[in-house]
Amino acid sequence: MLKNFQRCISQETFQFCKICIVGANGGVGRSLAQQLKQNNRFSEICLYDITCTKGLRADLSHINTLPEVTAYSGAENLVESLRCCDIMVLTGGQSHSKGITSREQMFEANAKIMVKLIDALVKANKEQPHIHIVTNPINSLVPLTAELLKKHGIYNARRLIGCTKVDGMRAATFLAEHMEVDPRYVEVPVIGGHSSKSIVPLISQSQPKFALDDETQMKIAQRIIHGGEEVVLAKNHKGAAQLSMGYCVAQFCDSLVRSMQGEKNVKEVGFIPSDVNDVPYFACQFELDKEGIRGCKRLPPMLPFEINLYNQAREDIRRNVDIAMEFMDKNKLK
Ligand SMILES: NC(=O)C1=CN([C@@H]2O[C@H](COP(=O)(O)OP(=O)(O)OC[C@H]3O[C@@H](n4cnc5c(N)ncnc54)[C@H](O)[C@@H]3O)[C@@H](O)[C@H]2O)C=CC1
Ligand SMILES: O=C([O-])CC(=O)C(=O)O
Repeated sequence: MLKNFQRCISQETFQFCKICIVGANGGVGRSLAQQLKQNNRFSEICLYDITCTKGLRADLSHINTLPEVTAYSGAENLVESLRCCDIMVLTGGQSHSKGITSREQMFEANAKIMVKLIDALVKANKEQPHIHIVTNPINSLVPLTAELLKKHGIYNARRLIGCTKVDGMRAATFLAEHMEVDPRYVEVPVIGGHSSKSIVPLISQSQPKFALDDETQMKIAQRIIHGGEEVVLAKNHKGAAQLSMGYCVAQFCDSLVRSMQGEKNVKEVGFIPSDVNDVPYFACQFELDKEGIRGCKRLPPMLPFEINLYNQAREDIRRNVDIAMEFMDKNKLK
């Protein structure tokens, strides 16, 4: 850490915030790390991967911004990498590759990684840091993480969020493209989860509102729901969204650090433990404060075809939560 930090940045109030990227060498992890290095609100960006992260650290550390970049690798160094971290982002593990054609197929491999990760996190920290899960399948890995943290007695539901921001980002992009307007000024709520049966885009509730018939809205909604597959197909099944993903996770982490450092009225979206309806986890909009999630926005009104998607999503999420509970039972983790 710089000895003369305060003197160097006397115009700014510097606060410590360590963020650890688990899976930093992957496509999402690298893109995320590069963007976080440009965010001077972070004091340390810790790169962890099962493979060597020294090269990535050396490369990023030449960028003349404030965050210090540290590097760890190998199972034996996981605990040390997570020590005193304020935010842990999981981007590592199984991704789209030969033979893996759906997010759900990634569950077994990534659930095993999650068990080891939470064990290490608990050894390294007395309290649960903010946990942001990007690794798929979100709908099962978030409930699994909650159960593992409960077992260790350090569960804080306000600090556990699965990443669904990309669905809202795609929704704004695709709707703006259709309307031929600037995507930066379009917002579309996307609720539910992050699987093809649980992504629920609510184009009828976009800001600004556009006069579109139901058929057109349904067509754009389908493109949003299958946005991930659009990238996988274009990459010939050799990978999924990585650069756009790094961008939107970096934006999410910026919201998190701003709220942790005292900024008010920070709004975000994600798959969270929620009581907005009868399923225990749901993606919705919420406010963040210093401690984490502060409360969810009530679900917006929906058109009949959106209600059908919403009902399908609740059913799918219930099944995905059950998969996590069955994993806990099967592996005697309770
Ligand atoms: N929630 C969302 O909206 C999105 C989620 N994803 C998910 O993010 C994950 C990562 O995707 P990519 O970066 O494209 O994958 P990738 O295959 O490029 O990278 C995965 C990285 O994880 C590392 N890794 C493997 N086992 C590990 C372990 N035990 N501990 C630490 N690191 C480990 C690998 O060495 C590799 O560097 C996938 O599960 C993917 O489905 C991707 C895009 C969108
Ligand atoms: O399917 C994947 O691995 C990536 C993903 O979730 C997305 O792009 O929405």
